[in-house]
Amino acid sequence: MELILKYFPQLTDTQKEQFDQLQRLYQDWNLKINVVSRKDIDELYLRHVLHSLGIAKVQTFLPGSNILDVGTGGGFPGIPLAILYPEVHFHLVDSIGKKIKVVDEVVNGLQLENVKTTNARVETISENYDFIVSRAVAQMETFVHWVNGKIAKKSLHDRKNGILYLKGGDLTEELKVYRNAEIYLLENYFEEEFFETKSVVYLPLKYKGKEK
Ligand SMILES: C[S@@+](CC[C@H](N)C(=O)[O-])C[C@H]1O[C@@H](n2cnc3c(N)ncnc32)[C@H](O)[C@@H]1O
Repeated sequence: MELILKYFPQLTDTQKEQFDQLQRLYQDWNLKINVVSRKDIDELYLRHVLHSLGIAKVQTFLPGSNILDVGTGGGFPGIPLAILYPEVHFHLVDSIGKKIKVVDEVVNGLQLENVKTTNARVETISENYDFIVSRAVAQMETFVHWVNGKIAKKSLHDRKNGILYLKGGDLTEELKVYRNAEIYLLENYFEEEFFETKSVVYLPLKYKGKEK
């Protein structure tokens, strides 16, 4: 928990309490439905919470904006971001029902009112979003294909709407076809060794004319 305050010192009491509650909620739920590995539970704040918040170091989400988390699993990066941005709408989607069950329990436990969840493959979702976030779900080419047509026409932020993806390792090969992709190294924001190989990839996406 101190780790979160080290990099996000302006949290309100409610946010501090919500971040604090995550450890207990995930510990309890993980005993019933395994969504986070044993090692990762011990390092929840480093490997999951702070890692998810790396997206916030690259992009501040404005109140009223809409964010989709694809393949959220146990709620990452969506849950930590939803705590940090209570006035932003988050839609957390996963194709595995038991993972969404844990996410729903954590959302209820934290009384997060800005999170909606759906148990479905993302390809079946037909809403539009300002940004689409994700971690550890698919290669960029597959991912871009899945989220095609889900980007909102109007950009509320200075940056154009698009994907903010938490990636690890060397991305040269994976991103070579995306000349407009921007890579932000998380070691520039967080000093812990875990972040040495981690980055946030921003990829602007074009609106495809399917807005409702
Ligand atoms: C390795 S887990 C990552 C979970 C989480 N994002 C994290 O980083 O902790 C990948 C997740 O993506 C989900 N997933 C894979 N393909 C998907 C799709 N097309 N639509 C929705 N969820 C998908 C899987 O069910 C799984 O929960």
